[in-house]
Amino acid sequence: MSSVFGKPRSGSGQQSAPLEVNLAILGRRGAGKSALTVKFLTRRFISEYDPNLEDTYSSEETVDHQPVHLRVMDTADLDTPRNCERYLNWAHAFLVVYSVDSRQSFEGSSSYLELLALHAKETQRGYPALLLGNKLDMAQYRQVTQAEGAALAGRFGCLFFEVSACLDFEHVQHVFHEAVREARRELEKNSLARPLFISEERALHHQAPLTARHGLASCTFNTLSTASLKEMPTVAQAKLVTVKSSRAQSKRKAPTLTLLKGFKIF
Ligand SMILES: Nc1nc2c(ncn2[C@@H]2O[C@H](COP(=O)(O)OP(=O)(O)OP(=O)(O)O)[C@@H](O)[C@H]2O)c(=O)[nH]1
Repeated sequence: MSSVFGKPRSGSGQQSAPLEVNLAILGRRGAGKSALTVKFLTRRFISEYDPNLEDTYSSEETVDHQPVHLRVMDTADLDTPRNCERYLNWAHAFLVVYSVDSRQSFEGSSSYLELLALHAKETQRGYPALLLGNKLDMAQYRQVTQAEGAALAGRFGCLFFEVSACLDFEHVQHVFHEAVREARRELEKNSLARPLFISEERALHHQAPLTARHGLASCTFNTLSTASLKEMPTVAQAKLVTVKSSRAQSKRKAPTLTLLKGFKIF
């Protein structure tokens, strides 16, 4: 059986289109969302970013020998989740980031996980989330133990990692690739289940979007969330920066990262 995720058809000798995965990075300000995103895309740690910019980047990845066109939205909520539909209706998977040296950011990550759980309940779909305790290099200033991170992840049934945007690239890459795997599993599940939902999808189009409000955040979400309704968010003040990736990566056929706005690479 040919897979929805683009295994070449036998005899064709050609690879089919890459799997498209949208990944949103969520978390309180200062948790290290931008630093992790940039580390993943460029292998570099860049210490200062404009906290008010929200960017979407794209990168051609290979995960488990499969080409993946990955889009990463580095979100910039203020102190609580806001206007969440821009990522809730777009992303296939979420990285929820806190900083191990900040209890406040840990509490923030819990709000995001609750938000995702609520959205999943409302839309009756799975939204894979990975919980990341960032700034592991600052472990001597820990305010959140590893056990607390693992317990929170366990409560929401998500994977948990402790990472550092300024330590090794491979660990950060592993986490992003795990998110792709989770998204792929969910997409595959939805695709296999699809025929069962045809009539429900039609019904959904006639319904007004449900609006949910809850104590965590002034968020509205739209329950029209089938894959076909996922759209690229508007990229405000987008400025296209094309960055050649490292020499190691340049052996690949498509060595160019396309970065939309946000930080300068030297
Ligand atoms: N030591 C250390 N510092 C980090 C790490 N990741 C990020 N930082 C620093 O933490 C600060 C905040 O990082 P950002 O990546 O801007 O955090 P953010 O979550 O994107 O924050 P906003 O842009 O405000 O939403 C910056 O000064 C980073 O240099 C890390 O792994 N270790």
